Amino acid sequence: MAPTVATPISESSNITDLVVTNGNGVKGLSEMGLKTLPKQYIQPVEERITVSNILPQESIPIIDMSNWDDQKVSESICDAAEKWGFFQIINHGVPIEVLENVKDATHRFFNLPAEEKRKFSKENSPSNSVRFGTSFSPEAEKALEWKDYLSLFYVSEDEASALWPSACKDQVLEYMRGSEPIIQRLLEALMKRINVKEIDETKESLLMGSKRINLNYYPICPNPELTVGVGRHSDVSTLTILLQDDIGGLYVRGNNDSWVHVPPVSGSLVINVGDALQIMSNGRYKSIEHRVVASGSKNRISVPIFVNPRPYDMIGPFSEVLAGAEKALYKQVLYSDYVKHFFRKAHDGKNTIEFAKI
Ligand SMILES: COc1cc(/C=C/C(=O)SCCNC(=O)CCNC(=O)[C@H](O)C(C)(C)COP(=O)(O)OP(=O)(O)OC[C@H]2O[C@@H](n3cnc4c(N)ncnc43)[C@H](O)[C@@H]2OP(=O)(O)O)ccc1O
Ligand SMILES: O=C(O)CCC(=O)C(=O)O
Ligand SMILES: [Fe+2]
Repeated sequence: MAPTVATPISESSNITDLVVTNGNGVKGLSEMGLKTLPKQYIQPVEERITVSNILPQESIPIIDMSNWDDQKVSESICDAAEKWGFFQIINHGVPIEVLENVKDATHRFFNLPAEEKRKFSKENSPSNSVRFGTSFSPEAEKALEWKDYLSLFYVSEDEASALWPSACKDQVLEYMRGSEPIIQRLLEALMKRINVKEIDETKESLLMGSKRINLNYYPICPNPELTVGVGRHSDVSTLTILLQDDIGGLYVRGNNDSWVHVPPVSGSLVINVGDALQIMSNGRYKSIEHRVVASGSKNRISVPIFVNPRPYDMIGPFSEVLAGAEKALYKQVLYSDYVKHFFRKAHDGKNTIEFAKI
């Protein structure tokens, strides 16, 4: 069996085997007390964030959802989705306790011994719906990312209860249930603006037919300035509901080559438009590039719920959006082909959506 505790690290050690293959993750590496970043994690200079390209005076909108019936709330949501593709919501109705429980459960899962987590690696997992991994697409990446994850594809409560890790499944399921009304409301508001008056069965499948939840763990990094937690990407979802802890480090693309920090706001959820919604709205709503920096002093976690079409859905611009003279910017693509295209390569920002462009 592969080693689960400290193996001396030297230039000649096979870090990829230790981290990726043996399931120690980057957390295992971090806990060995490295003084310098292994070369496999050194990102090209252009992929690192520096103070000079951060816009400290800018921020994404924070929307108070307590008066949901107020038309102004829907308008703010649609405006933010058009302009920023990113916003935070407060007073959204998911109890704080549910959010705290899922954060605790995330720490509990990542604090398991490597041999327990390894049971959920791509090679060992009892199901394709449960996967413990590290970085993004280690086989395709020139430089690895400083992040471990547990990815859970939601099929049914029964399957989740049977197959998801017991360290976190109850809390994750509760969080998914609690966020359901928000997802429904956000999508209803967004659809109205683009002339989709009713979310019927077909639209429901296209907009929210499947869900994936990731638990992300970004351990303390010896040289955070040389690497990334997550590289530049847009999500391939319809919408993403992201819970972050109080550490910070998520940045959203501003104008040109600038980046805007998404500060942790207690009790809030970060919402972002994904590529699938950009395609269905024919570019009206924007999936915006974002990235996460590594931290030199704190372990960070985040928990995104990716709300998606079903894998076998064909996605393209909705007929309601094209009802006028508007020209389609995207073709019809099989959603699972789109997702496979995303996972097949390293993160490369907004280039993924070229796959669906006419
Ligand atoms: C990990 O770091 C990330 C992740 C993200 C994610 C952002 C999102 O928006 S996730 C939402 C994705 N949508 C869905 O999952 C719903 C639809 N699902 C599907 O279409 C399919 O289940 C599938 C994901 C395409 C998998 O289909 P399947 O037929 O089972 O194909 P495979 O051969 O198993 O996988 C293809 C290819 O993708 C890799 N992969 C699959 N699942 C994951 C996963 N959860 N995490 C990472 N990679 C995954 C798999 O390894 C295959 O690659 P190979 O090289 O092995 O061929 C955002 C940012 C991040 O940093
Ligand atoms: O950790 C974060 O704040 C964002 C993570 C992210 O962008 C993702 O998992 O898609
Ligand atoms: Fe993301």
